[in-house]
Amino acid sequence: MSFGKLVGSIDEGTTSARFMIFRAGTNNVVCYHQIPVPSIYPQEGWVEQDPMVVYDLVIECIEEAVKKLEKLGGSAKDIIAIGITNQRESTIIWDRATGKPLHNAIIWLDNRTSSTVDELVETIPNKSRNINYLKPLCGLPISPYFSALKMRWMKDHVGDVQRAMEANTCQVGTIDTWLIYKLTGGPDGGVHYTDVTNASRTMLMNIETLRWDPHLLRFFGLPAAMLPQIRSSAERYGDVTVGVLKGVPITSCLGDQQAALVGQQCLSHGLAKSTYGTGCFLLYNTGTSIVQSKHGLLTTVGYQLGPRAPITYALEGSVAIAGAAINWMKNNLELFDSVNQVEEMAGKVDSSLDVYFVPAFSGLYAPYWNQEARGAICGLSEETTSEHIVRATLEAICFQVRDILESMRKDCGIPMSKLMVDGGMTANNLFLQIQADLVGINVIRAKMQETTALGAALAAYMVVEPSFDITAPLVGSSGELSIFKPAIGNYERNMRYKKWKMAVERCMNWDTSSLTETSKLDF
Ligand SMILES: Nc1ncnc2c1ncn2[C@@H]1O[C@H](COP(=O)(O)OP(=O)(O)O)[C@@H](O)[C@H]1O
Ligand SMILES: O=P(O)(O)OC[C@H](O)CO
Repeated sequence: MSFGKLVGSIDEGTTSARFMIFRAGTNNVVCYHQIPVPSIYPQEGWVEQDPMVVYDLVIECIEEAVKKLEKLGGSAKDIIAIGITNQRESTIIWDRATGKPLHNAIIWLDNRTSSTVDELVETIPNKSRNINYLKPLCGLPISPYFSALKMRWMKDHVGDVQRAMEANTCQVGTIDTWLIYKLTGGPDGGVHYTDVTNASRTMLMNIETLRWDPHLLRFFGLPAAMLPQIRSSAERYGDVTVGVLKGVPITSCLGDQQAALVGQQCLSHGLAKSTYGTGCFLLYNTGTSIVQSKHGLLTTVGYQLGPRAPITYALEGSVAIAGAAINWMKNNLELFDSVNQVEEMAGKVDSSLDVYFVPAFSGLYAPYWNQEARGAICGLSEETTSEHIVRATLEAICFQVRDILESMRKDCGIPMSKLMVDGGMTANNLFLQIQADLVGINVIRAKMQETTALGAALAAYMVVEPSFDITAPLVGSSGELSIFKPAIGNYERNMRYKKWKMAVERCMNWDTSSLTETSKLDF
């Protein structure tokens, strides 16, 4: 059977890697393969992944997906291009000559650089000393979340990295950069590129010039020579040199949240989407304007679909812990065996019985940016059951989205009238109903939830097929839009939100590592 032209998409998320094969220019998935990616937790708050394992799993996903394609009667020869989309900020450094990693990937969620943040903030001149000091240049607050902090930590704490940075014998990048480098040959001619969306998450790129910024590099004490070239999100970066896709061009690269913006076709000013994976990320397209938030949101590059295409910016609300809280309840609390049981379990009770769970495992991101916050479950009573706690966890993710919508409303002046959603967690209908109840607007689930992979595939296709109009309605839609409407009143919604804010208040500045000085223990 012939499927016609096909486009592949590597989606390297925090929890799993996948390779999806689409009919070119449609949202029709022919087949895919997905494998969980193991994280390593060397110390409390540290999260790493092995770069070689990440690469090997991506290759395995490609090989297995192509086997499935062949079973269906298709052929790898029909794949005319591939795109790459990835968990952002996670940072890998490797030896330029051998291509061998000098350290594990430090994952975006990792909190080890809290003290690096404090030390760097201390170097800021007194009158402007705060985490937003660099925001006018890069759109981001100084936080352990971003790549520059991870690079600086490796420079300060890993001898091999420090020597390699000083001798200019290393290359650094985010996951996209690593995969493009490895797939195009690694030390044997592999290219060293990133795209504007991923670069905009490092804290080293100037959001106006779209170049590595000398002031930012100086602030973080990092050398420019180790950084990749910044390219657009849709162009030919190179051809795959290994495995079943040998010879296929790599023609798109976007951070996963930006790819979802493209996959949801939020391609004009005012459109927004929220993706619920390991974390949750709401991006609002601000067109060609750079909007600086006054309420804790990030300014980021949305996409640049071609080297000569205009830059589209976005305001982003980032929530560190969304699906990660579900995984935590499964793995650490052992409340259920499979995430598919969550909906049934939370549905056994009709409320959380006033339990509020703030999953601030690694601090709180938007709009609080409090790296010392830690998690808490408030409002426990004798009546509380595991079902109430599971339901409170779903609610926690929804309250964090309300926090972001409140900031968006204040920054942009217009309240959002609907919320377009996608990502792994949106398979859960009850969760989306709770989301609609707690934000008071319609929540609309995309026809297919793999919009991240879709966005990269559409961007990749437009490079090899210039007549393809990425803004036109997509053909081949296999699913239906689902609309979840608010079913509770404003009074109840606002009362519950108020209690959420009270719970958040109790979690702030909890990290007690600063109590080590004995003087602070005098009562
Ligand atoms: N039915 C469900 N209910 C609640 N959470 C779910 C459900 N299915 C998946 N998840 C959560 O969604 C996350 C996976 O989503 P995905 O978009 O694949 O993430 P990532 O891109 O970060 O790897 C996991 O954290 C998982 O616990
Ligand atoms: O793994 P995800 O899909 O939650 O995405 C992670 C983000 O890119 C982190 O910024």
